[in-house]
Amino acid sequence: MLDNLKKYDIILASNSPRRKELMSGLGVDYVVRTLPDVNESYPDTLVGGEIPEYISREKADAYRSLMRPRELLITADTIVWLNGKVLGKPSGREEAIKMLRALSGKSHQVFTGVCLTTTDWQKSFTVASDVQFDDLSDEEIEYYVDRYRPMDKAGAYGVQEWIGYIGVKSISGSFFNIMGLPIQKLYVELKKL
Ligand SMILES: Cc1cn([C@H]2C[C@H](O)[C@@H](COP(=O)(O)OP(=O)(O)OP(=O)(O)O)O2)c(=O)[nH]c1=O
Repeated sequence: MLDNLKKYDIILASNSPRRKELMSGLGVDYVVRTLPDVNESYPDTLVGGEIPEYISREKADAYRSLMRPRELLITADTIVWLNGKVLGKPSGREEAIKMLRALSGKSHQVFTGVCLTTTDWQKSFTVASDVQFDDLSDEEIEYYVDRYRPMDKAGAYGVQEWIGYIGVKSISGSFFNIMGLPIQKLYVELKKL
């Protein structure tokens, strides 16, 4: 599959273990490179899915000077969007607890922006998933935060972890998008190249 990609050396520039896992499941040859530090700020005119799409392009631009001809770069960014506000990665235990209390009993959206870059062109897209959380008790929230330390995850949760098992009532859209990479949409976009 995806024989059209043989003309490219595919690079996933990401420090996220979930993105590596999902990319590996696609069955194409690729290498992982460390992403240089990226300033993840964005213009305050952006909303929802525009935000991670913008940041995915910023991540690509941070890596671009290292690129060679033939290389196809993949970068991505995930945010949780609750009541018109971004929940990024929590700064510590207290913020993680606060975020999960805010998500408890409500539905929110997860947006992942993906950017495909070569030395000649750049293309980006966003995928949205809706997630409905059941009511979470303080005991459940603290158990999860202390045991799983979700400080590396947008919105302070991993849908693929215990909190997703016990707390997520329903999802509309791609599960893998919530985990950090909309792999089905990425496959469709790669097929077009
Ligand atoms: C909402 C949610 C997020 N996440 C993860 C996916 C992303 O790795 C992380 C959001 O942070 P990002 O800034 O999107 O990515 P990152 O810093 O982990 O990796 P990169 O080097 O590519 O910039 O949250 C889950 O694993 N499960 C979930 O349910």
